[in-house]
Amino acid sequence: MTIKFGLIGGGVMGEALLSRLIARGIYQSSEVIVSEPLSSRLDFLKQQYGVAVTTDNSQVFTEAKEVLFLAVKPQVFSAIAQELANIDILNREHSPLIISILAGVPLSQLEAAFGQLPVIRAMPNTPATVGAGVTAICSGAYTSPKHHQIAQQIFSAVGEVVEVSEGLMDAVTGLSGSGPAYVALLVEALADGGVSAGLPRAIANQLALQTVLGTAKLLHETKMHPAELKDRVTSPGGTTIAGIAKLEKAGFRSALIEAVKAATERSQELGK
Ligand SMILES: NC(=O)C1=CN([C@@H]2O[C@H](COP(=O)(O)OP(=O)(O)OC[C@H]3O[C@@H](n4cnc5c(N)ncnc54)[C@H](OP(=O)(O)O)[C@@H]3O)[C@@H](O)[C@H]2O)C=CC1
Ligand SMILES: O=C(O)[C@@H]1CCC=N1
Repeated sequence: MTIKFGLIGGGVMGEALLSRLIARGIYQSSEVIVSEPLSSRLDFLKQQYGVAVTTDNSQVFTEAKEVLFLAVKPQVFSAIAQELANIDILNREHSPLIISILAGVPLSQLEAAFGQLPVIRAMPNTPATVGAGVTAICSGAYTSPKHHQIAQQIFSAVGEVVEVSEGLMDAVTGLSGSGPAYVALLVEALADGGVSAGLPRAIANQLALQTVLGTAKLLHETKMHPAELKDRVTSPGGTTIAGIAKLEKAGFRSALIEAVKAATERSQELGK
């Protein structure tokens, strides 16, 4: 069977994408090859998903006919680019679309590393693991509508897809790419607050998680503005306004704004 999809880096995000692409039948196991340095990880991916595995990134690049998907840390990108630099890309019968989810690494660096191959830069997030992710994509200079369609199909398998200009990709990284960690912190802190107020830990965890999940669902389904929902919960002289007053005093909004800005700046630094 022809290898259509090559994945370099089968870590958290690589596996999230891989698992959904196979489960949704977008690629058959026999059409996928994954490279990773750790043989124990390769054994796991092979056993779990039935894909071909290797420690050789060049093999993945050479064999992938449709997509070469990069899911390594940005810090190892230049080493990988050097490793793949000697492969003759222009005389290949099938040149793959390069899709990179590396934080910060710009299209210009990716295109320079891969000659004139088509490149799409993307920023998914970890809820992709359960099909509830959101991915922003932007296309490089050598892409066609067909490449665009392939990327849309891949990321639609793990959630929603938005298109942005490349200048906004670092901001996307600071918001939705990193955002699941902020929300996880929120859930944990809410539960801690419940425990502090006397709730048993298990009940506090359940209440905190379902409150965040339910609120997100309510906002999503009704398209209600968050400020309106806040107003609806906040009774005059009641409990919620007492809690909100404390959040405002502690700089809750400003802390989140600063978090997104700091993560955006870090993404910009990673691309330098
Ligand atoms: N985690 C997230 O929420 C998100 C991450 N991203 C981006 O996705 C990328 C991957 O992140 P994530 O999945 O979290 O990271 P992980 O560390 O979980 O995955 C990266 C994988 O690449 C492997 N690897 C390291 N060096 C090489 C190499 N030379 N050749 C092949 N594979 C290699 C690592 O192996 P080993 O562990 O043995 O070093 C690891 O399994 C990053 O660029 C990140 O910016 C994008 C959106 C969200
Ligand atoms: O923390 C990081 O650098 C990556 C990119 C977005 C989420 N995780």
